[in-house]
Amino acid sequence: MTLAPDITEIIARARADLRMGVPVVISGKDGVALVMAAETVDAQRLADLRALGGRPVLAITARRAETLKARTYDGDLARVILPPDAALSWVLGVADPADDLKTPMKGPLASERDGAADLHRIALQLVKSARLLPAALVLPLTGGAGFAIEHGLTQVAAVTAAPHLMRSSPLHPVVSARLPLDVSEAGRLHIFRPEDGGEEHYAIEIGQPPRDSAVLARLHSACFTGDLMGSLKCDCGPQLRGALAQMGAEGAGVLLYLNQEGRGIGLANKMRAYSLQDQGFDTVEANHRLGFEDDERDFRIGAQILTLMGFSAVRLLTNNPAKIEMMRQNGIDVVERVPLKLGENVHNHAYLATKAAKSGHLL
Ligand SMILES: Nc1nc2c(ncn2[C@@H]2O[C@H](COP(=O)(O)OP(=O)(O)OP(=O)(O)O)[C@@H](O)[C@H]2O)c(=O)[nH]1
Ligand SMILES: [Zn+2]
Repeated sequence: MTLAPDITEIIARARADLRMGVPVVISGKDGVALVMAAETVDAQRLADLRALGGRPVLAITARRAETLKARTYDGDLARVILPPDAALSWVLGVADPADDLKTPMKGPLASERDGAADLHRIALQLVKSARLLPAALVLPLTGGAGFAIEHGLTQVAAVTAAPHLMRSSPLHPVVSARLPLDVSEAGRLHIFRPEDGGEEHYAIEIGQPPRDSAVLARLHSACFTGDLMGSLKCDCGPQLRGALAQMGAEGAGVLLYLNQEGRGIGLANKMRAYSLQDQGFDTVEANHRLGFEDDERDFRIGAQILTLMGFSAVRLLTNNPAKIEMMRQNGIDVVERVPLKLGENVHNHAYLATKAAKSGHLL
């Protein structure tokens, strides 16, 4: 019998801690480090971190480092040395691009070159998966593992955590129930829950699509602004309703509603991206300035849900070739791409053009 949390559960705890501003400890083969999310650290905890001595760094992604002209010696990330007099506002200024144009000079920033960056990499993956800005304060500790126990902090073992942070958590069906919809009275909503304490994902099944032939399917990523508020900045609302309407008209289909808001960066970060777009950056540049990749979604989740529901082939409603590729790589045969061109307007025209030019979307 073991009542202790396993690595998935420890990661979930660490995520919750970081979101609240509580530090976590990451241990690896090269040592142990204290980690705080730049977005949620407060002045007191920053002072506490400094009081421990040593050489704290602010780990940022190579994307963010590029904007700030910080040297990247570790490939995908930079370890920016925390200047001795740097205040909390400096930490936030490096992490958050909101004021990049107003106060362009955050540097010059000096980056750490020596030593390993393994713990920093795990730290960044953790804060990203907590849907926070991808920037983490990291302080190597000399005290070792005892430090976490002494201060009651969550301790994550890097080697065991790494594979879990790289893959999406297994999902399990929780419940399904009849849900008559305006597009079809034969609707059914299925709920899927990940093992890692993350957000649940949903599937709307229309009619009774046979499992042995290709089902009309849509992988819809959550968009609070477009789906619910009628935002004109994207095409999500019309695509959601259009896909359901087509399934209703054909009498069968499955729409996955994946809770990967903002292409996987979360609503708060998507609003940060919108704010950058108001400063003149396009949707891809905005993600990069924030330190994210263009698209942080994990479409393996969609393939997993389809498989759990018994589907192995789809007619996929999409204009995004990456979705088709991901389905194929994860065991779902895409027998046909069904275009879904809806909802273009004066506000989202440039956004859709950027997706076509930079993300390979089909017109
Ligand atoms: N980061 C970010 N996310 C956005 C932005 N605009 C919309 N989104 C998100 O993008 C996702 C919508 O993508 P999808 O509707 O799946 O569209 P797609 O990947 O372009 O592919 P198809 O619609 O299938 O062609 C949702 O999660 C939105 O919240 C933006 O400017 N920045
Ligand atoms: Zn949208």
